[in-house]
Amino acid sequence: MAGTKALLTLENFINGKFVPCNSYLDSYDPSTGEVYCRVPNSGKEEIEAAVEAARAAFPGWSARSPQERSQVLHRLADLLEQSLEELAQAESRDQGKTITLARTMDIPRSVQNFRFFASSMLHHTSECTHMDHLGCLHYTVRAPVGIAGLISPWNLPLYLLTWKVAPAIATGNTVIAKPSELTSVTAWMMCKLLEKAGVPPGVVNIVFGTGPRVGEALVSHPEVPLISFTGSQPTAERITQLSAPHCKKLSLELGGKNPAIIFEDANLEECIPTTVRSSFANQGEICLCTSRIFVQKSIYSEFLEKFVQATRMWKVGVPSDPSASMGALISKAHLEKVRSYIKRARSEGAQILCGEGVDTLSLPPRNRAGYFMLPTVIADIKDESCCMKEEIFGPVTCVVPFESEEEVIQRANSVKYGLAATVWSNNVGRIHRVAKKLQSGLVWTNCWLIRELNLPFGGMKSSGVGREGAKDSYEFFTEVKTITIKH
Ligand SMILES: NC(=O)c1ccc[n+]([C@@H]2O[C@H](COP(=O)([O-])OP(=O)(O)OC[C@H]3O[C@@H](n4cnc5c(N)ncnc54)[C@H](O)[C@@H]3O)[C@@H](O)[C@H]2O)c1
Ligand SMILES: N/C(=C/C=C\C=O)C(=O)O
Repeated sequence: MAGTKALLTLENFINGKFVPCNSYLDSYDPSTGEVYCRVPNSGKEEIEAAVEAARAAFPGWSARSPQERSQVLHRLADLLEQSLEELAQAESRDQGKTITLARTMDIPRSVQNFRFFASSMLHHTSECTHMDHLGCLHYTVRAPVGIAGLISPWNLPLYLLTWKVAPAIATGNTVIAKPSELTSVTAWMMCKLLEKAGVPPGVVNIVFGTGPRVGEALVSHPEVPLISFTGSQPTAERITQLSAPHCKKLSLELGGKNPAIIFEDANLEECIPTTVRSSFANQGEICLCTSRIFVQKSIYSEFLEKFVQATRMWKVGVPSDPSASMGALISKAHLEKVRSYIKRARSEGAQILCGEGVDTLSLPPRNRAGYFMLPTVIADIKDESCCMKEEIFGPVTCVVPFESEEEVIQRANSVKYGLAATVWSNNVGRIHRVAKKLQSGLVWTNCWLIRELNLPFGGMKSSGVGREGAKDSYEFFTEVKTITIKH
């Protein structure tokens, strides 16, 4: 444990109050490799206190009208928006992402999450049927489930936490959220706004700490009937095991090995900058990032030359530098994991065309212990390589040629993941045909990361179970009942 002077020290937020913890974890600034924050190392005791608070708050909160809850979410959105710059600075320092990305994506989307569900939750309809011959009418009603357990990852900390908190409380649940121990600061900052927004004590409880210690206490608690999880597949397997005895409702948003498929008629002037962004945005630490690029053979050489040139323009810099395109990776361990894939590719005879081990990265002296690496492009790699099969979750992408539509669909689908894909072509018939055949929960064509929050978001195969979005989150965070009236 680093010396505790001058370190930002977080506290759990339980029953509307900040509560100190008797043990803490060091949290690092990814851009310097230095400890700068202390995160509560919570356990069962803190989860019990949070369950008690959430249980007590549930009757009152669930009894509020959707309109009353909607107003609270709108006020919280307003308060987050008023703190946008402060939150963006904090997110950038905590996660290593650039200040520009935090300002333009992470925090604005966090605001939008509350605004979106504040509105969408008012417009759902129920179902009704008639059996006149029996004098019966049947209709459905929905009610909040109870205490929602929410577990979120370190790559888009506030963005993904609020994507769960907003629908959970909009539908009348109370929540116990556990952000990643690597990036806990903006969740803690949000807690400071809850009372002013009108969120009653106990409705939102945030307990910080590690997955195995406090995360598992939350997942296995008998009074938490549902878990919304975003993270890695191995963790999802563990959560599934722990929750199984309680038959808990699970939403699992997991990893991806997302292909970009670039046909010879693609508009390269649009495709290349967008595919650089889809490969390296947020240091490649977005579950939707492109990590396999399939290029039709006739344009492969032209694409490769232009893509490498554009990748070398993707500036790695200190996160606080507004001109930086990419900041630092989340941790030393993750940086080494990403680097190990590049070493493996090199040992398999693949070509590292730019980035790690090829180009030079220059950083100010205070950042040389930070977790930085250059965006890296790999070619001449086999589909069977781990770099083409496993999620790397870093600034590394592989570029390989293909000949036919049938071939590329089979190869794109030949991984255990099925989260996202991009398809580039001007042939509308081909776009529709290929998109329908791809084993992905999301397919962007001639674009990337244009998010429609109304429609289902999530993956198939090992990329997860369930979906999130207007209707999907509403249905996940409520239980439906069918009532029959005999008149
Ligand atoms: N599909 C999506 O929307 C999406 C979004 C972001 C990240 N991800 C995936 O998340 C992964 C990276 O995030 P990560 O490293 O934080 O994932 P992770 O699974 O290590 O951790 C995610 C969260 O789970 C907690 N956790 C870890 N072990 C746990 C356990 N045994 N019980 C309960 N909770 C536990 C962590 O503390 C963290 O809060 C990547 O695979 C990425 O693809 C998916
Ligand atoms: N759930 C979402 C995830 C996005 C990126 C994950 O890394 C979303 O955009 O709603």
